[in-house]
Amino acid sequence: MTDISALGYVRVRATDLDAWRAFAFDTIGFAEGAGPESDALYLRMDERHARIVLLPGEEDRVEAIGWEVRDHLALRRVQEAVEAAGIATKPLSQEDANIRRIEAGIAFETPGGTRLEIFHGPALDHSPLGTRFGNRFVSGELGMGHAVVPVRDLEADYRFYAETLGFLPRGGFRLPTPPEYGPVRIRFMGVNARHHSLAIMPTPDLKAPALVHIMVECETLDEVGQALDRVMAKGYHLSSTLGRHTNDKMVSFYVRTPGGWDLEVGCEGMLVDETSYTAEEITADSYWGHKWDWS
Ligand SMILES: Cc1ccc(O)c(O)c1CC[C@@H]1C(=O)CC[C@]2(C)C(=O)CC[C@@H]12
Ligand SMILES: [Fe+2]
Repeated sequence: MTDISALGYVRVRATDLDAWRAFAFDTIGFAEGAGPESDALYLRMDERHARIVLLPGEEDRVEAIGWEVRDHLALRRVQEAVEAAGIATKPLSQEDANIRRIEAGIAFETPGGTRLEIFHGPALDHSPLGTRFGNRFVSGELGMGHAVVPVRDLEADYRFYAETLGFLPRGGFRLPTPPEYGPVRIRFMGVNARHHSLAIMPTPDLKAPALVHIMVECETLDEVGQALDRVMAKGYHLSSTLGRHTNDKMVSFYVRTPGGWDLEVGCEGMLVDETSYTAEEITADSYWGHKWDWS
C-alpha cells in the first residue's frame, strides 16, 4: 500500500479572483478560508484551512498538487523513493510550510512536469464551516476529491505514480482515437477508498502544466442539484450535463471555472474495497447523462 493517504490541496494561479469569488462562494458553495498570502483566495471544504488555493497571477495555471502522508516517517519514505527514481526533491522552506499550514513537505516534478508537493501534519481550522447554502462536502480520509491532469507521455507518468509513489491503478477508459494510434487510455488511480484521487489524460500537444478538472463531492444529490440550478441560473458554461459515471458510480456535472478548467461536482461516489478490487477498463464513461459541450 502506498504511503500517500489522500489528495490534500491544489494551488492554482488565477487571473480573475473576483470572478472566482462569485463562482466559488456564491455559486458552488465553498466556504471562505483564511490564509497568510495577501490577495489569495482560500476555498475551504472542511477543517483544513483551504483545499483549493487561488493565487493572483498573470495566467491561469496549476501551481502544485498537494498529496498527504501520515507523518514525517512516511514523508521520508516517499522522498527516498522519488530520489531513488532519479528525480530531485526539495524540502519546502519553513515559510512555505507555514503558508500551507502544514508541518513539513517536499516538492518535485513528475516526469511529465506536474509539480507535486508531499506533506504531513496539516493544521486544522476548527471554526464553523460557513458555506453559503449550508452544503457539506465529503472529504476526510477520502481527501478533497480528485484531480485530472493532462500529461504528454502517459506511460512515463503512469509508471512514476504507480511504481515510485505507489498509487493504485483503478482502471482505464479508452479514448475514441483512430485505431492506428493504438490504445490511448485515461488512467484512474487511487490512494484510499475513493475510487480515484487522480486521473491522467494523454495530451500529446501539452505545453505547460494544466488541469482538466477537479472533482469535489457533496454529501447529497440535492446539494448537487441545487448547485446545478445556481450554475445554470448564473449562466456559467456547463461543460457536461448531469450523469452517472460507470467506474466510481458518481453522479456529477461539470462546470467551466473562471480558470478555464472544469469543476466536477458530484455525490454518491462508491468506496473501493481493496481486498477484492481489480483494475477494470470501462467502455462507456457514464450509465446516463454526461453530454459534453466542447464549445
Ligand atoms: C470516465 C470518467 C469517470 C469518472 C470521472 O470522474 C471522470 O472525470 C471521467 C472522465 C470523463 C471524461 C471522459 O471520459 C472523456 C474525456 C473527457 C471528456 C475529458 O476530456 C475530460 C473528462 C473526460
Ligand atoms: Fe472526474
